[in-house]
Amino acid sequence: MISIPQGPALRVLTAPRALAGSAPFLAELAGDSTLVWAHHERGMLGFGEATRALASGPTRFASLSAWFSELAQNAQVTDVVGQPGTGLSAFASFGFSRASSFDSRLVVPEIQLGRNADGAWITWATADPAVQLSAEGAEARLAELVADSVESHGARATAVRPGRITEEGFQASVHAGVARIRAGEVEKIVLARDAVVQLDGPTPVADTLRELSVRYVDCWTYGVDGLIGATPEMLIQVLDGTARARVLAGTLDRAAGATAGDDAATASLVADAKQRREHQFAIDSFTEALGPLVSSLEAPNEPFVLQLPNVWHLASDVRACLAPRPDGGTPGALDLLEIVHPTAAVCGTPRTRAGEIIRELEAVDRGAYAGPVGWVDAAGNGEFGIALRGGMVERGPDGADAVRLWAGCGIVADSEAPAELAETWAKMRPMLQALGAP
Ligand SMILES: C=C(O[C@H]1C=CC=C(C(=O)O)[C@@H]1O)C(=O)O
Repeated sequence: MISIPQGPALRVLTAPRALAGSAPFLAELAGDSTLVWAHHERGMLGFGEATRALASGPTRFASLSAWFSELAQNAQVTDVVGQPGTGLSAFASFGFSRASSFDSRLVVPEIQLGRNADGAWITWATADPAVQLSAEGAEARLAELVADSVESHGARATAVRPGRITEEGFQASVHAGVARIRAGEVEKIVLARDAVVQLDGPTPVADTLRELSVRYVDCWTYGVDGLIGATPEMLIQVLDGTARARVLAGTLDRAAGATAGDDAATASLVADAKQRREHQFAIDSFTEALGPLVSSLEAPNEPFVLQLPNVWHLASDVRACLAPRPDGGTPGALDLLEIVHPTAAVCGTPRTRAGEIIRELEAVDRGAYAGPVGWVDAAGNGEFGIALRGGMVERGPDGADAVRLWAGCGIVADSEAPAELAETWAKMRPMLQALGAP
């Protein structure tokens, strides 16, 4: 299913922009509905909305990709910066499952601020034929949108409630998953659960994202229509024909490792055969999916340990040169999403059967959790993280929001339910802390 807006073609202007002193990138964030993608003081912020499209079901990737191509073909673009992310670009979030009722989406903001190693820019996109596009006009429009935005502060978390999958339900599904693995149906399966943080007011979206970006500097901070978080896992980044990914699987809670000391704990993670198996499944699923589309692919033989404030992960950075297609172009980020998603870091091995078992055992719609989240431009560049370590804002009728958090774990034949449950709490910790949960 797809919902496509009709209307005049977009006009788009991108102009260079002076960096505002040494202020952090997310200091420019304003309002609860801001669109965000940020990593190491670089990324994109979106304000207002020029257009969007929604899609769900098995064709969600293809439908939104076709919509964006048509939008780009009809758009009149003046781009004097010419970098990945400039000109026409959109923020995006996709449902994890083809069976999800979540509306996958591409959102083109009216104003976008971008920053990379070479500088900063502002992009203005509009369907209003009366608007005169200029760099000064873009700054003025940004100031209006910021002035009109509502930014919530100070709501307190009053409780953490069980989600649709309780702790007991999760442990039961881990037992069932292990039994299915031992029976030979699958080799690995990723099972997840949710928990709900109740707030006493509107979610302080911007404050939460700022805090995540300060504490979790090595993660990609994201925000798209109430889906907020900071993910350590890069599903696929496409910049000028080169694809990169940070594949994660294998986790140790830093709180649990505290007694052993950091060096001993990380050495035990690297040496742990169960964790290494979980990691290898994730690497294999990624490289096998991407293999037919690349001319070269580099994946390290040994993972490194990614140290986050809450957990250590086994991590591997993979890099590939995309092979030219018959038309001479290389596949763009949106084309690749459907091929690489879902990896064995969030689904399992083999993928199709693992997906079926997840649907059966979890029996709850994951929505956008573990789906791709990020941005894409009209040249096919884009960055998509996996929507992990985050939550979805649920508006309360009385103005008191709830934020539904999700976390999951890779299950293999020797997984144990209590340890996996503890791991889900460790993975929810960044959001629990950022929301001030008890
Ligand atoms: C599924 C999640 O994490 C994945 C990414 C890194 C490590 C994982 C693990 O060790 O189980 C998971 O595969 C999650 O955070 O909800």
